[in-house]
Amino acid sequence: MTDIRIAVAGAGGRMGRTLVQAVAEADGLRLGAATEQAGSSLLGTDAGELAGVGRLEVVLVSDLADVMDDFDVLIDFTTPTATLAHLELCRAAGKRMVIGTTGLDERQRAAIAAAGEQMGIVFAPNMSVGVNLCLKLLDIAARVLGDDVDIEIIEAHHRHKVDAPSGTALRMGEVIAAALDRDLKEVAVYGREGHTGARSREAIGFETIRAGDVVGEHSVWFAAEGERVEIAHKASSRMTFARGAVRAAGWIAARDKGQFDMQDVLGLKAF
Ligand SMILES: NC(=O)C1=CN([C@@H]2O[C@H](COP(=O)(O)OP(=O)(O)OC[C@H]3O[C@@H](n4cnc5c(N)ncnc54)[C@H](OP(=O)(O)O)[C@@H]3O)[C@@H](O)[C@H]2O)C=CC1
Ligand SMILES: O=C(O)C1=N[C@H](C(=O)O)C[C@H](O)C1
Repeated sequence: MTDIRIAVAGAGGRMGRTLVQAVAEADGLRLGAATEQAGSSLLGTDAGELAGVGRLEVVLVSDLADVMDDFDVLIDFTTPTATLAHLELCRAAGKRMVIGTTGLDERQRAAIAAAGEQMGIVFAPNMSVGVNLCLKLLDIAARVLGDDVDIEIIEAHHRHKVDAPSGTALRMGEVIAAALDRDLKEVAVYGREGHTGARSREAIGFETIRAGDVVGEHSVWFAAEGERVEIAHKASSRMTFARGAVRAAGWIAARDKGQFDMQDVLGLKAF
């Protein structure tokens, strides 16, 4: 069987370099193309050398359109604007995508959903097995504890992260709100300051920490009078996300169209 050819967008970034490493380690996949932002000093560099895995004979280019014949699945962990531009190219060329970019607005998420009618897409704010298991546990905890608890979602990330709350925290909020039949838009409270008044039971609070080199930590409190349940996940290496994305790329390569998430890839929807 021939290898699935992977393109990595933003191959010079924190996730991009880790993704190149993960692709190089994976069986049945090989790197076919790698891109970076126009004007980047990294253009022309070998993606493997940049990622510390040795020469892969794939140089970073600025325009995905120039390398469309060199890949089957694009893995994109970049920015919302870049991801949307790549989505259009992949849709037109019948390529699959694995999208890890966070911070997309409603219109951008709708564009991904529309493209999923014509192409295979895995789109998830967190590709780690542990976080996806936590999403399942959160659904159970919310259903069991329901309106007897106050729910707060606390997340911490490195100082370079540009979006808040994290995509993972927002997904956690969506899962909990759906389990409790609440509308997240109505009940979400983002940070608190000043004379806020007492919290309402329905509120789902989000607190954000940005500091140092924290890879990614999420903790959800279900707090009652007399006891508290905490469901927490701590990522200590970006490789956990990259291995998930590579697994998703192998999975989506066999699917012509549809928008999926990591719960689909990991078979967690059956639980
Ligand atoms: N789903 C998941 O499991 C995870 C998701 N993420 C998300 O992935 C995204 C990237 O995170 P991270 O790697 O830390 O960020 P970085 O800023 O380190 O990486 C993004 C890279 O994309 C590059 N880039 C920007 N525009 C383009 C373009 N048009 N074409 C090609 N490359 C481009 C950037 O270049 P330049 O620096 O020159 O702008 C940069 O190198 C974020 O949205 C983050 O939240 C992160 C970890 C896990
Ligand atoms: O930007 C990051 O680093 C991360 N972003 C994702 C998010 O926004 O949820 C996932 C992970 O926690 C790391």
